[in-house]
Amino acid sequence: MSTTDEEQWRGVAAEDVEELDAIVGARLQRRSRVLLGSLVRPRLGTGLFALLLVIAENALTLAGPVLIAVAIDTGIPNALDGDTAALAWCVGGYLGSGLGAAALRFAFLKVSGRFGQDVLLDLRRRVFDHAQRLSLSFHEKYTSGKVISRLTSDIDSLHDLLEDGLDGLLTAVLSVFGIAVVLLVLDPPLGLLVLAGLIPVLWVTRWFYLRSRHAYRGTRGAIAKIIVQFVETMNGMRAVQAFRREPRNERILAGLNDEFRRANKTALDVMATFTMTVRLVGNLSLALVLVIGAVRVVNGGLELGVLTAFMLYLRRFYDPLDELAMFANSYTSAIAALEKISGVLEERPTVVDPESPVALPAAGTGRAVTFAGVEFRYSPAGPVVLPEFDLTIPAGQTVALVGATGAGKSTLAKLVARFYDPPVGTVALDGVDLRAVADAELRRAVVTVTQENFLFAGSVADNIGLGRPSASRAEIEAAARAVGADEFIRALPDGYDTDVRKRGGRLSAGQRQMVAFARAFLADPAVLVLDEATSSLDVPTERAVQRALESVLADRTALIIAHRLSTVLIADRVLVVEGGRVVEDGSPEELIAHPSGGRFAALHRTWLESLA
Ligand SMILES: Nc1ncnc2c1ncn2[C@@H]1O[C@H](COP(=O)(O)OP(=O)(O)OP(=O)(O)O)[C@@H](O)[C@H]1O
Repeated sequence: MSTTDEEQWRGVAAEDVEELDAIVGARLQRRSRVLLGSLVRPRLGTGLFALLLVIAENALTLAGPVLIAVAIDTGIPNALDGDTAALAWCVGGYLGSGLGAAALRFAFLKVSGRFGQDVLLDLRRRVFDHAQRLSLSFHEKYTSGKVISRLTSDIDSLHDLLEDGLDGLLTAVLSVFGIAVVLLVLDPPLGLLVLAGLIPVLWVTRWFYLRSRHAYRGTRGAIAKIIVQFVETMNGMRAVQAFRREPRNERILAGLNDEFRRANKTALDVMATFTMTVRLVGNLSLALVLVIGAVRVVNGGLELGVLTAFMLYLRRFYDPLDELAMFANSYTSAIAALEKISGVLEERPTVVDPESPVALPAAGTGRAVTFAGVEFRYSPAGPVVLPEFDLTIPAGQTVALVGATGAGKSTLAKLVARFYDPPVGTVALDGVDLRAVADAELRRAVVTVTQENFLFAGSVADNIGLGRPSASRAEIEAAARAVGADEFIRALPDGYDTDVRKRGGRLSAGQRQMVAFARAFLADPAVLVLDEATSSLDVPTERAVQRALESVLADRTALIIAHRLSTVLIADRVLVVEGGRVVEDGSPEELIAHPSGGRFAALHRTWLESLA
């Protein structure tokens, strides 16, 4: 298979493809089975023990009708003659096997339940850990809704397979084989007649499997889309309500619900046809056995007890075949879910931790940042964002990046923090290519404060403490004081222990930014990147933060992206970026004094005018 072919299915590439070609379909199925195997193998012992228990349970259950046959044909006639021993044995045996079977079922449910839970927990942990490690570029195209549907509904369908489906399959296979053997031993001609009924059943089972596979892939796809829609609506609730998107979202959800209903209808139709055929064959063969058996009993060719046993066994012979459908049902559904989960697990981070990292030299006052011949685009087919970028920022310098929206400023910041690797050229810290720096060291050396300022549920102190997990409470409070956040934090209901609630929803945007500053200050990085970090602050707070910033930035390298010129003016050097290139480079004073009036000088003039 060529590389281009592989691009069609590797990772999550084929996830939304409705009609897969046969080779790709087979590849994905194999990938799902390999994943299933890797989950089951470490727990094979527990699985085999569960299998033993269910075999023993079936063997005991199987004894029931034989004991009834013996009771009718031998026990009762003997008892009529005064010898009750055989009947007592039969009744005792029946009771004993019933109790034994119940105890074995109890043990089986416990063991198989543990097996299923272990598999699911392992899978959930694997998907979660892996999703966390995948690079930002993956999460930008693969929405959080999709990851959530992998972690919830897809894992649930594996749960259904392990909890009910597998039990159904084992019980069905064991009963069918066990009963077939007993029937053939009890009365070969009648036994063969019953077995003949299996031919149409096996044929319709195969038909069911092939048809339902496609249908279940459809239902999994549809449910995933519904979850994505839910998650996105809930995440963007404020925008949804502000822009009155509710009716549109309702229409979208109605469409998705419809898609789900159609996919489910196909699955249910196939299931109904299957169940009907199995029942039909079951009832027909029951009637046939009753007629033939009755004639033979009348003619003296068959004992009544044997015919009764046949009748009892036949019920148990066809009923579990329904379970086969349940198994095929949950198996196809789980394989479709595993296909998607294994796709996520197959994705590789595009930004990888080096195998043999190079240690950064001891930090002095910040670290030098260099871009050498960097060419960057977000995806191989996307537009070039940085055509050819060269820049050296000496250690300790505070650089402000200014430029129009979409010029590439944030992209430069993301490259310094190594959220992406440039396909061409290098970004280096103190001369060490970022690709060679261990992730943990890089995260200590470079800290970014952005406009989003994501806060985790927990206290204000916890959120600041994220900057340096080993920090004491006193250090956390000192960091807040340094950026001027101490006052508002103390005014909160529980001060530093106030719960910020989901995403810091209890704090204002400006307060969240102050917490983020304190967090970055506590982390004490050699390189600090501020991407629109002061944009939510009001003017007095911004002034206060700026004063704090000047001391915070003093002994480190800083990259500031700001639209407000007041923030830019504290920089040692200003770079005006346009179309991914630096078009002006100098100190704020130099650029303002540009003899022929450069872009920054123009920006500065407009700003002064706006203040007037
Ligand atoms: N994740 C992404 N995937 C694809 N393209 C992107 C992505 N992020 C940014 N871009 C594109 O890269 C270009 C530069 O974006 P960037 O965010 O660096 O601009 P910026 O100068 O920071 O703009 P702003 O001042 O509005 O924040 C834009 O054309 C943008 O559309």
